[in-house]
Amino acid sequence: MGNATQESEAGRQAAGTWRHRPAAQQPDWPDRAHLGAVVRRLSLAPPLVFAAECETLRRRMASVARGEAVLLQGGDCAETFARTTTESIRGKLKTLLQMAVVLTHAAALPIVKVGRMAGQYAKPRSRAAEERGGTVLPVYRGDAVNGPEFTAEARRPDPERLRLMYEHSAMTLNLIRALTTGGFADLRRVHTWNQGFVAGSPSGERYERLAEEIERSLAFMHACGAGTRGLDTAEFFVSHEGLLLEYEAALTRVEPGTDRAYATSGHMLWIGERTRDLDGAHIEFFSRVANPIAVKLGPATGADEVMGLLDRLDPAREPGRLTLVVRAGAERVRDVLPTLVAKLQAEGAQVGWVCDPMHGNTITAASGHKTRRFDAVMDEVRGFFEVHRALGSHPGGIHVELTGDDVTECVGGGHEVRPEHLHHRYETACDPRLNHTQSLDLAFLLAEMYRERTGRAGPAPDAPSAPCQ
Ligand SMILES: O=C[C@H](O)[C@H](O)COP(=O)(O)O
Ligand SMILES: C=C(OP(=O)(O)O)C(=O)O
Repeated sequence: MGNATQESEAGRQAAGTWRHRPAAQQPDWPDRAHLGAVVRRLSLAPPLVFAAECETLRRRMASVARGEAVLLQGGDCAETFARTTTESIRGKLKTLLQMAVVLTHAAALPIVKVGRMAGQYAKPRSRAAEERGGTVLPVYRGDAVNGPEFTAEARRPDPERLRLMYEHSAMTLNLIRALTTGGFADLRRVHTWNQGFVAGSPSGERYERLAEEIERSLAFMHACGAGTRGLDTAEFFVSHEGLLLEYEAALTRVEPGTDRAYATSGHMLWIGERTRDLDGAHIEFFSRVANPIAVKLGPATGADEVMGLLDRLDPAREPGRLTLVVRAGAERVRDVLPTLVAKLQAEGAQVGWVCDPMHGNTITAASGHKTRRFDAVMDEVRGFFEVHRALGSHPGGIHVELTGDDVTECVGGGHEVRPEHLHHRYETACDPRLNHTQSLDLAFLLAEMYRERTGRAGPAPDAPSAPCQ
């Protein structure tokens, strides 16, 4: 792929027009010359992902928008450089693969698997500064910007961290590519992990039937001689919030054949609730790149605002280009979502509707930990399904913050985490994540919702034939 700064109109626009708009949530880099030098180096670095892969994901997201597939997007709230370890990456991948198998069987639809991984190193924050004991320092904005330690040195935004973000993304992506093609993702192995989870889960009885059906389906395929081709690899994409525009612009490349610009830092990028101002720099930048794009929508989002986002980001109305991730909160989703869905239906716009049941349900526990109740998470998902059922639209999937580790950050779940457990393993760099078993609880409960929706006891005979991996 060519560099965005080459003599190409698409490249010039992607590299520059956003600079004339206000950019929210950007670090206050103290050394602009240093930033310039890092950005120049990054603009010469190889892309992390390729245009053809982004186009494949765009087609998959078009299937989601048409109701023919389901998105499963998940990973850390904030990845950290220290946790670029085999164990941590493998744990998240394993969790997502396990969830995907359960959902594939229940929804009888292909599951589009997208990690919040290999680039989720920058965070928008509620406040620019943090005060402790009378000392005020810049807030931690993710490892791509500064360090979490409460010292002036750590909190100083350091452009070298953008280079580290690129390197850690590359390391993570490399391992993901190896694991998803090298045998780790084998469907039978993933199913065996799920059987282990069901056997040990306090809610195991409830999940047993689905696990047995998957077992029988695998045995049936084996008996028919359907073979194992395609079942030992998985298609997996990566995504992150496209927050730091200097970094995203530096990694933008133009595809010579099509003259389209792609943000090559990840396959899909999303624009956060705090940076989706229609006149702001983020919308301007992402209107100039061809990746599939998602936008987060909070409880105050109006239908005209969503139409504005559609006009700016998807003027050609191409299914797969735009995914709307609603994070209204369990208490608001049933009020907020119907108006938005009805408006887009009336306009004939096809987008993917996805539920983020995490960000609208954050509370502070008595111990001071930021947490989320598993029941509230499930209630928001249920509300999301109810609205789509009532309007005849497709509940296109789920976007969750999770980890493969046994952390104690969200309360509830089958292996119940109680408020008094929060301090045991509270390891997140920002917001609380579902742990491994809570994530699988969510997958099995979500599977029930997909199954109820189709009113079937098993896969429909006319379900689209697509690789389940
Ligand atoms: O993940 C979302 C936001 O970055 C996060 O909720 C911000 O947290 P804060 O309100 O502590 O700044
Ligand atoms: C910041 C995030 O979400 P939102 O923009 O929805 O608050 C996030 O997903 O990390």
